Amino acid sequence: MQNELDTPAFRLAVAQFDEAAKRMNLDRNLHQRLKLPQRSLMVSIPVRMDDGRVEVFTGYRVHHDMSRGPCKGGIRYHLGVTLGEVAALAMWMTWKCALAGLPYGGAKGGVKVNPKSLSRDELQRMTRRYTAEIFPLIGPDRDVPAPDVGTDSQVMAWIMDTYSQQVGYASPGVVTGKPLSIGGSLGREDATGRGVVDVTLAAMKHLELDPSQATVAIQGFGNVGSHTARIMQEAGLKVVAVSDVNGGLYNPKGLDIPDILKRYREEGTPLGKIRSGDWITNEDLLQLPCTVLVPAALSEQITGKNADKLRCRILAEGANGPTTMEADAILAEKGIFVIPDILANSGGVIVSYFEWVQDAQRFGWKSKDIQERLHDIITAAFARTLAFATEHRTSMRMAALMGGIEKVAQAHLHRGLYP
Ligand SMILES: NC(=O)C1=CN([C@@H]2O[C@H](COP(=O)(O)OP(=O)(O)OC[C@H]3O[C@@H](n4cnc5c(N)ncnc54)[C@H](OP(=O)(O)O)[C@@H]3O)[C@@H](O)[C@H]2O)C=CC1
Ligand SMILES: O=C(O)CCC(=O)C(=O)O
Repeated sequence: MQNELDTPAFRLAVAQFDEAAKRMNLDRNLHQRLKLPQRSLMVSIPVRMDDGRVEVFTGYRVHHDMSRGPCKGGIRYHLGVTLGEVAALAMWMTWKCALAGLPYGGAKGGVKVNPKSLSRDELQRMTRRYTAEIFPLIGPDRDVPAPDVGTDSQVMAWIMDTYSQQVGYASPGVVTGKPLSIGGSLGREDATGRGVVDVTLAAMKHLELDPSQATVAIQGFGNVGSHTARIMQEAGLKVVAVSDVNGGLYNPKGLDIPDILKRYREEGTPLGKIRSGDWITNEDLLQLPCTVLVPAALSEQITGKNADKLRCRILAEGANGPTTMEADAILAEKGIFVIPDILANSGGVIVSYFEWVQDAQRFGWKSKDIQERLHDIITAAFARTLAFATEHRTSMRMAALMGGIEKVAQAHLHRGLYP
């Protein structure tokens, strides 16, 4: 399995883990165990296409560790999906859930496909077959998927329906990020973006920066990027740049986010045709002068090659794994305050947890309660991480990783698994 795992994302996740394990003197056997997934499933997904052909896609579901509870983590539909990438994302989920104090282990899944190249019917057939193939791994008490890159609430609804057909009753708790009509939660759709804004404001308070004077550049305008942009603007920050895979819009005076969202999302106008700013590349976007930079797309965007060119004060990682370790060292020298992914983007899984609890209770919570509880959990995790980083003179990334790993180590210890 190790050869198949050997990808840039997995190497990054393991390098971060190794560094944290060394600093905390983690038990050697536990270190060896947590370097690899607990279990990985690779599946073939034959799909009847609209033109009658059968195409076979490859999918994965990986459980990294379930010592603290059922596994939790999104499903990604993207052409770049590999076993190694999914395993890295699953490992990050373990630390993320533990850092936030959620009773979950880490998982992730994915299918190597460009979902935009499929019709809606093909996407549904592929999702149902993928669900049938990973059926032995998932379940409300076993492993609970959620949306990630290229998937959304509709995909979660098809997964819930396919799983429910198999077990013979409606099982809303098998996935989160579902539509409200089948047990979804208020506030899950924009939870990751809301969490990014909550921790950014906490960081600005710590750094004594005034939000009303702050500018924000955001790479990626999907679920995480678009909601982050909207909520940043609602919080009084000026969003100067947003982008999708093709490039971005930049206006130093500030973009009109509600108008861009309306035209991009509702009317389907490409970002490049919305003339409210200059057209820039994604690489240019990362290098803009701004108070807050939010990578909210894919991993390894900030590397040893471009880290020196960043001109932000705060890097709030909406994406998973956007920064390499080489880049981390450069950012530290430049004095850029990094809010690491497993903390900055944990709002999504925190509200997924609320959804799962509501499904179990068969009782829906109010939007206000969800936002307040999210705020309380994520800002408390931020405060703990900052206090640890300050006391132990580590980076915020190492402090967050060590905070998560310590809780996982405790669970293994108490269950009698290690040392
Ligand atoms: N959804 C969630 O709740 C959570 C997501 N995350 C992480 O946040 C990140 C984004 O996820 P999410 O918003 O859900 O995904 P989406 O699929 O909704 O959006 C992804 C966005 O990134 C853009 N993009 C894709 N490739 C590139 C590229 N090479 N350069 C720049 N932009 C690119 C896409 O553009 P286009 O549409 O044009 O392809 C799109 O705007 C991922 O790293 C994910 O793991 C983390 C926590 C929770
Ligand atoms: O909401 C969830 O369960 C997981 C979201 C996710 O995939 C992530 O945080 O990376």
